[in-house]
Amino acid sequence: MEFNDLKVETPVFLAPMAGVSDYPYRQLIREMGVELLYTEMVSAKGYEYGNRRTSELITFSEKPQAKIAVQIFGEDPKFMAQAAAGIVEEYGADLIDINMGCPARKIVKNGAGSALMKNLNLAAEVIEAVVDSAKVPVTVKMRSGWDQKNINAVELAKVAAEAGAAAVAVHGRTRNQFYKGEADWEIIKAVVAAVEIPVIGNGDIFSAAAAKAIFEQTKCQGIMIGRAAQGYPWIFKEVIQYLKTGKIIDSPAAYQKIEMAIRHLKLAVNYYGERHGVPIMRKHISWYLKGLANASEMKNKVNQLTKADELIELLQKYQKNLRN
Ligand SMILES: Cc1cc2nc3c(=O)[nH]c(=O)nc-3n(C[C@H](O)[C@H](O)[C@H](O)COP(=O)(O)O)c2cc1C
Repeated sequence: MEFNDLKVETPVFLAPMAGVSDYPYRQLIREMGVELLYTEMVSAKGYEYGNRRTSELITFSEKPQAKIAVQIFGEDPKFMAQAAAGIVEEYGADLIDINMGCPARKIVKNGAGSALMKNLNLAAEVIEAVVDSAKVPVTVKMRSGWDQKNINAVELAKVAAEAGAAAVAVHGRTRNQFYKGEADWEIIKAVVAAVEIPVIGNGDIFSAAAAKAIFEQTKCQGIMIGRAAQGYPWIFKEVIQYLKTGKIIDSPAAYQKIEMAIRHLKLAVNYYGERHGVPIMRKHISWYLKGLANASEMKNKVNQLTKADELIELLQKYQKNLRN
């Protein structure tokens, strides 16, 4: 798949997920063969005002093995353009993605995220301004529309293409659906048919078979996977292998999931320090434990610990019992 002159061989990408797709996690995902990783969303204003948290979100060193798309959100074309240029220059982002899909109230009340789907004139201004300033390909990530009465991903995708976007990603749910119901892949198909630029299909890809199905059903050029990768980085290896060879590879054993959880924990503590890293890791560890023996008992124990060493010891003990 091509984003202007940026070529990516395997068009299977990590979706941006606030609070999830941070630097430690992206390192694990990259090892699964993913060539393009999206950061979680970063506030354009936060970047401009030098917010420390913002730089924590953007930092990466996955290159040169992987390409990094930094996703920015905001509604002010000037701030968005400045942030895009600054992030490319300061961090070397390979691609800038504009968030036009976030449903959260605190984002849409300011006119950012999926609220931009209700204001295509402003959306066009934002995209043009970012394309003009970024010096790298710019993509736009959107939902199917604001609500069931206003399904306009096709219109926004046309606006994006006209404004110079290199590709669009479409999550087949409306803003009002949040994450409820099923993703509508037909809207992705309609966008593919309507624009010349590549389209990344997204929503409910939970298996290798689903990955193949969304390519076939929509004719999209790339896909983006989010929730299926929570506590399960292997989804990418499974999907990529299946698309390339038609073979289903073995799923990881329970002890391998715990091994991954421990590695992830160490990376997070190394990056954030123990005080921040341990709370951040609680949700990840509970995802790794999903479906394993005594998972709820383990989750309770994990949530009570604050020291990385104690957590590692708990996980190692649990892992040993799994093997017996
Ligand atoms: C915890 C969480 C955080 C998310 N954060 C973002 C975000 O920062 N930016 C964005 O564009 N989408 C965000 N999304 C949406 C995902 O990128 C994706 O579009 C959605 O989850 C559907 O894909 P999936 O079914 O593969 O999870 C988030 C989703 C989840 C579950």
